[in-house]
Amino acid sequence: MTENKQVAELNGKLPIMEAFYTIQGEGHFTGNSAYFVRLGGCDVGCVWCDVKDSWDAEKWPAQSIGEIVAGAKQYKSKLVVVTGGEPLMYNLDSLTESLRSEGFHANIETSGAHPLSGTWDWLCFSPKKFMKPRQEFYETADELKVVIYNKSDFKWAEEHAAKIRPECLLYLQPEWDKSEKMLPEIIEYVKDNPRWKISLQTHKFMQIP
Ligand SMILES: C[S@@+](CC[C@H](N)C(=O)[O-])C[C@H]1O[C@@H](n2cnc3c(N)ncnc32)[C@H](O)[C@@H]1O
Ligand SMILES: Nc1nc2[nH]cc(C(=O)O)c2c(=O)[nH]1
Ligand code: SF4
Ligand SMILES: [Mg+2]
Repeated sequence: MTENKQVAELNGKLPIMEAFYTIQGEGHFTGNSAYFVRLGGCDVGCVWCDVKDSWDAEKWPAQSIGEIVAGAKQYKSKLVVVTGGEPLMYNLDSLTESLRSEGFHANIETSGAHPLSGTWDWLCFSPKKFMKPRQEFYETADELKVVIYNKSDFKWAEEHAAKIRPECLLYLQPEWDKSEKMLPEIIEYVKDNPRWKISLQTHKFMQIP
């Protein structure tokens, strides 16, 4: 079996859990309006995942690239964020080619556990303990965003930062349910280690998708 779920199997379509126009809540693009495309399917299995409903790809209807791009064209923002589930379970070459040819800026949120495909204007790499990330993400990531769930995650974050290309921005993001406990530690850590910045899930505070 190939590592990427073959697009042929889906007839060139991709399973779409949801697509919505909102404000990017996390990382470097925080505060920008963006159209989010959430692909169904993930086999990484993070215990604290905030979108477990996405994991089973079969639950979600398949859409053609044309339908996905038409969805994005309804809104004024030229920024599209592709997320999931784990979007790189699929080959995304055709999706980014179509989005970029229509003038969209294509950003992705990925765990890096599956092969890189697509041409991205911005790649957010959020590695997970639950499935080893692949080497190519250390060489291409624009931002490394490590979720902090407990104290041991700081050391783990540094292990990934040590391997990442020097231009990559470094973010620590509190796991939402552990935020009360971990945010004070993250604040002290960033004060001591100014290479890192804090990323909060600001959409959750704003109560928007
Ligand atoms: C739901 S994931 C989907 C994209 C991809 N599977 C990944 O993990 O990067 C989107 C972002 O949310 C983060 N995330 C997921 N659950 C979270 C939680 N409970 N608290 C904070 N961040 C979380 C992930 O680390 C990732 O950066
Ligand atoms: N507003 C908003 N910003 C986000 N940034 C990353 C998200 C994701 O689930 O990938 C996300 C999301 O679900 N909503
Ligand atoms: S890799 Fe992303 S979508 Fe998959 S379980 Fe982890 S946080 Fe959730
Ligand atoms: Mg989210």
